[in-house]
Amino acid sequence: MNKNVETRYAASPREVKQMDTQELRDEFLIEKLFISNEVKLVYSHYDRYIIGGVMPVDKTIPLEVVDALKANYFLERRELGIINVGGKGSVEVDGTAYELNHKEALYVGSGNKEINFVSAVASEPAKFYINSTPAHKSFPVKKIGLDDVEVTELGSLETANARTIRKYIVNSVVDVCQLQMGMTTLKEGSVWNTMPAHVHDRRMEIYFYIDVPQDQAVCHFMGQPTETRHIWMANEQAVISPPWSIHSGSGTCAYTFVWGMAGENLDYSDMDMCKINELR
Ligand SMILES: O=C[C@H](O)[C@@H](O)CC(=O)C(=O)O
Ligand SMILES: [Zn+2]
Repeated sequence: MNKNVETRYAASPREVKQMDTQELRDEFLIEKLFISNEVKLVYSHYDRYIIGGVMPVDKTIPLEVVDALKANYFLERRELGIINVGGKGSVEVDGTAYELNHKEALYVGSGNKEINFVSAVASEPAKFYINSTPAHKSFPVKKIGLDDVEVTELGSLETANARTIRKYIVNSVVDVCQLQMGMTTLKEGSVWNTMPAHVHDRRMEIYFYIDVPQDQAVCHFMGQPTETRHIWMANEQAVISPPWSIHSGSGTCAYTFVWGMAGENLDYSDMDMCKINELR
């Protein structure tokens, strides 16, 4: 057994309907991703998605293969997306270093053997949020800075859902097999993300909430559109969204979150929208 590796199985709508607060949290919430000088990984059986955190403080931290993969190295059959949500750091991919500032991203295609993470300054460590999915083909490594992302504005202040979507790892920005990642930032005064809500039964999704002040929280909504549940979340916590589930949230103030998804197709806008007045 590897240290700091958790498995989460895939639950069906029928099971989830019966869950109480703690069961929902155990099944879907990822409470802690960043441990000093360690790698933390959660292996989800939804689309075999891996969610992780790497926080190097005063040493270089490698991404080593884990038993769950039965592979010779982590990216033998996988691709990887990295977004730095902490201080300045760099990721070394088979000897080439890529500097990642706060909110910069790196895509690493399959076939790359040695991945190392390092922080620039120990007092302000980098926090590398990572997502990884099975890959059938190797695509080049690419850094995605704030100037490279695709930006979309959604919502309005009147409906408290004005937000900026930044698409980092989508196939119009970088060649990928199935991984998509981006970041959504709520405007001051807006609190609702992904409202109107949607599902995409073809793809699962992970939300990772950041920039949530310590005394505030985000109430994340999940479940089938007519059978919703909620999970209260704090800063730097992630939540797994089954393919059949809505994934939406309302905060007690503005916040940011990283979204990541995988499964069928690479069409970001392929969503089945839910009517707000039909949610239950
Ligand atoms: O399938 C796409 C994802 O759920 C998110 O990109 C949606 C989102 O960030 C938002 O509407 O606020
Ligand atoms: Zn979605």
